[in-house]
Amino acid sequence: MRILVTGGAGYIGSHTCKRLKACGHDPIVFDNLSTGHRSFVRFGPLVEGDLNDRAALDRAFAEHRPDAIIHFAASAYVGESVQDPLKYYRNNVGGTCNLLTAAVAHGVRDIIFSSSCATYGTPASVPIVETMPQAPINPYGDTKLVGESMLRAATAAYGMRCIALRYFNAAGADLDGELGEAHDPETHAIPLILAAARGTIPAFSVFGTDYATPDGSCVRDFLHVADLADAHVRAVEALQRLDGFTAINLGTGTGHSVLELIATVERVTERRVPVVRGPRRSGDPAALVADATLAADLLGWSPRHAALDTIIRSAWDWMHNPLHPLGNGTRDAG
Ligand SMILES: NC(=O)c1ccc[n+]([C@@H]2O[C@H](COP(=O)([O-])OP(=O)(O)OC[C@H]3O[C@@H](n4cnc5c(N)ncnc54)[C@H](O)[C@@H]3O)[C@@H](O)[C@H]2O)c1
Ligand SMILES: O=c1ccn([C@@H]2O[C@H](COP(=O)(O)OP(=O)(O)O[C@H]3O[C@H](CO)[C@H](O)[C@H](O)[C@H]3O)[C@@H](O)[C@H]2O)c(=O)[nH]1
Repeated sequence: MRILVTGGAGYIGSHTCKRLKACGHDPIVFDNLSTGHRSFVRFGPLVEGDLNDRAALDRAFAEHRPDAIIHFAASAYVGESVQDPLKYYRNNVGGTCNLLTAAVAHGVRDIIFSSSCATYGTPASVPIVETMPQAPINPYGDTKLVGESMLRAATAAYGMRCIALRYFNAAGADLDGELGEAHDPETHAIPLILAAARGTIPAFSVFGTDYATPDGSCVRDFLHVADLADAHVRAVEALQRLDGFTAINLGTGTGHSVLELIATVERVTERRVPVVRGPRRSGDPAALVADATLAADLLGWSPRHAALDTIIRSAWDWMHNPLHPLGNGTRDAG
């Protein structure tokens, strides 16, 4: 299949393009390079364009005639979404609406959507199953929930087929060392803990140690990005047999606390992580852990690289990889 991958120059999108190509599909990346990297687009052409530019979308559809869409492109920082919510509604809600309008106009009806566990807000219990209430507690999560609503309505009205994949926390890097996470500024926990271990930032701040969790820090479900990529290929293939709108969690089913991440980084890297215990970050739920039974049932998917050590080791290796687009100029104190 020819697949239009919006946000394919980004972290999860680029790993998915690699997997698509390996499985015999042809990814076409549509990306404005706002947080993505040209050097991550290696598995098919790059169409440089913005989701909010309808003419650019029309040209991409007309030229490349995709059979399906995988829609990653979005602004994706919880903290920033609290500071600048309208950026998030404009890019994530406006962008998705524009993309769907173009897809309908060009007769493309199959779409995989990057949703998030952030749509659940503060769940009543974990692990979270897909039927539990969605009540986001930050604007980012709300934009993903609105995206799901739009897709649910569009599947009903225009005969589209959609799978919304609600990922928990993407982490780690390509196990062949070709790709990885490269955000500037970086806000995600694992790369920041590794940067502190390496000495490129003075210390890692733990956002809150007074949560109602076993050690007081937040608990998250960290999923290797290669497993996420594999799930996307399975999902786009599954659209051939799944009509309408389906939402599926992607996680390992195991939670790890922020303090546990720090301890694992210290063990894997054999370095000390300077830590500052700080206040809570606005918009953070205490614990998010997936029940991923539906992904196994509908996609035949289960994570293959779920061990936290594997995830952290791959992220650490990537941080030292010459292909890292932001790697030059970072100081290794060790
Ligand atoms: N990283 C995670 O843990 C996580 C978890 C759940 C969901 N998600 C979702 O997965 C998707 C990918 O996340 P990521 O971590 O790879 O982020 P990323 O920032 O690395 O990738 C996003 C890509 O989209 C592009 N983009 C953004 N706005 C665009 C626009 N208007 N037009 C064209 N391109 C645009 C960026 O340049 C970038 O290449 C996002 O939708 C995010 O919300 C991520
Ligand atoms: O410097 C930091 C950074 C993070 N954290 C903590 O580490 C945990 C993980 O934070 P991340 O920023 O790495 O990721 P989030 O849990 O905020 O992930 C959220 O944002 C992601 C997109 O960036 C996904 O959408 C995901 O589903 C959604 O839960 C949180 O408890 C956070 O408070 C710290 O303690 N210090």
